[in-house]
Amino acid sequence: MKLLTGRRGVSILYAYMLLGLGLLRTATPDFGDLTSREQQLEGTFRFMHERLRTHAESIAFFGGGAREKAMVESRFRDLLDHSSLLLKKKWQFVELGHGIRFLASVVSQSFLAFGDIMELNRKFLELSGSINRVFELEELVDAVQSGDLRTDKVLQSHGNDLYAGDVISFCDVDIVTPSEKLLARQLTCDVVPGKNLLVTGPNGSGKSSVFRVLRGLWPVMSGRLYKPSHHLDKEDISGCGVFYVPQKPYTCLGTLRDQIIYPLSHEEAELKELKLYGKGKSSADTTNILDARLKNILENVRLNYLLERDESGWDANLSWEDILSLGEQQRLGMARLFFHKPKFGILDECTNATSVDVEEQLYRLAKHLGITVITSSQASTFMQRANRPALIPFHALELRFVDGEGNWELRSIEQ
Ligand SMILES: Nc1ncnc2c1ncn2[C@@H]1O[C@H](COP(=O)(O)OP(=O)(O)OP(=O)(O)O)[C@@H](O)[C@H]1O
Repeated sequence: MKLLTGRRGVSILYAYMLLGLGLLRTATPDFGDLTSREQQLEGTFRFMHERLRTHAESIAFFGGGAREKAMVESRFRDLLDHSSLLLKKKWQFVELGHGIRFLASVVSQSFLAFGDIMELNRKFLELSGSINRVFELEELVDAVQSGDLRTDKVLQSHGNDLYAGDVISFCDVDIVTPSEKLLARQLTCDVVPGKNLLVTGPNGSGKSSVFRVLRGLWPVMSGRLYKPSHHLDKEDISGCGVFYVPQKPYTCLGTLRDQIIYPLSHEEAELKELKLYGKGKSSADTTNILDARLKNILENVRLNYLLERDESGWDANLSWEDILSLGEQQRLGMARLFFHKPKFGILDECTNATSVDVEEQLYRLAKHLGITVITSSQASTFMQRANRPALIPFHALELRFVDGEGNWELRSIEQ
């Protein structure tokens, strides 16, 4: 107790005990004395009766019956009075004890109930926290559905014509990170079909961030952004508007075929191929049509040896992420781009692990397929040392993020 509460705590405890004892002593009648007195009175009363019986004849002789009766009755009254007093005191004390026990049980029940209330309050607060999160989510979903979010407002306010157009156009768009760091101030830049754009700048300057805004992952904080629809329309045979090949290669779980047709399923890819190239052919040939085209793409990205490496061929279901080198995964990423044949391909440093000759071939192929590319790269015409000069001739424009502090430069690349 001393360790826990210090000297003061122990003193208070002793004082409390002494006070309690004092109170108990004051409130409790001296039952010992009272009982002893009762026994004494009983004894006297019994003694008088015995004496009367012993000396009955003598008393009769004296005619002292009335006197003896008065004396006995007096002793009896003393005994009766004392017994009633004792009974009364005992009764009062029992009542008091009962009352104290009742009070103690009420107090202990109250404390238990108070503990329950505190526990319930804690649970209620936790629940209200979760409810708040659900409420926020609901509000956000409502806002997205009603088009109140800023990004959607920007995109929708310009109507479908511009949204589904053949151009990517940034008009005074601020590129801002979620932590509100301004990476590019009032970015203005148009990408038209056939004119590839090279996005350059030091690490962390905002190259990938432009693509995040373009893809709608980050909101358009100010200005206007026009872009073709990026949706992979399973019914639309012309392919999607914008297709992204990210910096980190992504291999999905599934067969070799699934890697190239991702994010379409096998059935969706077959349907698309049938609509595009299978005129007049029966649906039984669709797998062959699809596989023939995929084989052609695989040859173009110089990965056809993967088909022969495993006896299951297109259906080989391996852990692609582990068995393919970084360069091979990047080429597979490009194969995916060629399969979907979008109007615009966003290439976020996705060929930097391939050899220069393969990289050149990939860009030639993109040009041949009519895919306009926006490339993020360390290569720069602004810098004297360009570590990927082979990329530069494939681009018509260069957008350079100078410092990641909002400054940018745009210039055309002299061929
Ligand atoms: N989700 C995020 N929240 C806050 N800041 C972010 C987020 N994602 C990126 N950033 C910051 O935004 C800045 C630009 O990042 P970005 O990925 O666009 O760089 P980058 O130019 O593509 O770089 P690199 O050449 O290394 O790929 C960096 O400082 C980065 O730390």
